[in-house]
Amino acid sequence: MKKAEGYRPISVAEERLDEFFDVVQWAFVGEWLREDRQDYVDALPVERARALEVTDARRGRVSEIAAVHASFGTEMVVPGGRKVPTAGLSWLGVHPAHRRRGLMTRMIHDHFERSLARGEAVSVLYAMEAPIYARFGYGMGSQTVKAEIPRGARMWAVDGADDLTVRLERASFDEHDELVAGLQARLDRPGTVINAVGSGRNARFTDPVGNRRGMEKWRLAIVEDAGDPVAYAFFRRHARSSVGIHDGVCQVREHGSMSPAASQRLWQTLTDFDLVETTMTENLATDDPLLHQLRDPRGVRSKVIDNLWVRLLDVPTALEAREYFHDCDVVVEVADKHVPANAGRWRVRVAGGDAQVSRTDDAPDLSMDIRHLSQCYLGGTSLEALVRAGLVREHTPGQARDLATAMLSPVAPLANWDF
Ligand SMILES: CC(=O)SCCNC(=O)CCNC(=O)[C@H](O)C(C)(C)COP(=O)(O)OP(=O)(O)OC[C@H]1O[C@@H](n2cnc3c(N)ncnc32)[C@H](O)[C@@H]1OP(=O)(O)O
Repeated sequence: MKKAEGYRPISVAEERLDEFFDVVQWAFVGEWLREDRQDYVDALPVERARALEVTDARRGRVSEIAAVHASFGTEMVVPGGRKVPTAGLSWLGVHPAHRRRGLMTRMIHDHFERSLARGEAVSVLYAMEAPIYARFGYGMGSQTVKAEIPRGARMWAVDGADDLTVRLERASFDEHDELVAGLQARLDRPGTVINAVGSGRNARFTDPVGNRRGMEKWRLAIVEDAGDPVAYAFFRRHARSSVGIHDGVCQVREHGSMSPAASQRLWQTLTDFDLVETTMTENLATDDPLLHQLRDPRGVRSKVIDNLWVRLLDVPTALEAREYFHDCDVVVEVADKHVPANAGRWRVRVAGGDAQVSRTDDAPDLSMDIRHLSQCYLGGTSLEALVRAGLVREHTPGQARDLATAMLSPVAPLANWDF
């Protein structure tokens, strides 16, 4: 029997969601509280939930679900502020009794085929473990700073920050979904994965009791300029103390700001709660305004890790969807063993910010695997750096720099919510 034989892919009907969730709990190591079920249902893009079901008794009980995944149908901001139809892969898990039989590989192929059929030119994901996805052509498209900011960290003053007001409220899907989605849709940072109103129904409001571990229910900070929302952040606190000293923490999840002043007002608020000594960030871009505004950058304990993994599914459509910042004419040879339609030579002609991408038989200037092109797509990694790392081959001197200069983004890419 071949590795992945004895299973078949299926769409998961609502009545089988508990089986889907059972595999998720086995794969992600956890036991959910019964009261949290609806929260998970609301966070799942149910109409795009997929699974592998056992069809051969030598694999397990026939018709049991052995592996699952789902994806968010969305748009992602690309360099220049345009948007590209994107599939956000998530909920990927294989029951431990069925692992290392190629089920993940089979599900990723299923995901690629279905995303392409829907016209989604790019797939993105957050990785639980970083070494897994390069083999499928995903490249590390953006990085994030995980920072611990001490209470009251001083910042360089930004005009107008003091004039803004802040509302602090318990996050509520009914009350805040449109407000948050409206602000997020205005972000122009490449890598922003739009979580539209109602998408995955309420993924950004997910708040299972079993995950709180002493933390508050998620709260929302909303910065306003004369009543108009200009920044938001999901946050929650945890009161702690030892030997009579209060050293509580504040955790910040999705956040976004429309202006430098709004960003400053937001972070002043998030880093100055009574009884809270440390604010921990997620989803902070490597050039987030906060990092430039802090007077003592070394006073922030931080670590840079991978944020979004990016995979071009349709090379010409994806490349033509974004803006470029330097004219060039480069022939790129791409290797892609999972999506053969991408493999081969592409002429990338950039003029006035737009690319035209077409098939060619001309000799290549650069050769690379799809994961390296994908890694550079959002403009956070230089192709020339990958040549220097020995991962991309340059056949025509100077062409890596030309394409790198065209593709690099003036601001670092980032996805501001973890799907
Ligand atoms: C996008 C997201 O949802 S991220 C969340 C991913 N899910 C998890 O981390 C949950 C826990 N883990 C699991 O459910 C599973 O072990 C998975 C999904 C990571 C892997 O599923 P499997 O069906 O065992 O993977 P599969 O058999 O297709 O492996 C394909 C290749 O990836 C490799 N691989 C699988 N898991 C890992 C890993 N954790 N680290 C490194 N390599 C891995 C395999 O060794 C195999 O390599 P090969 O092609 O050289 O033989």
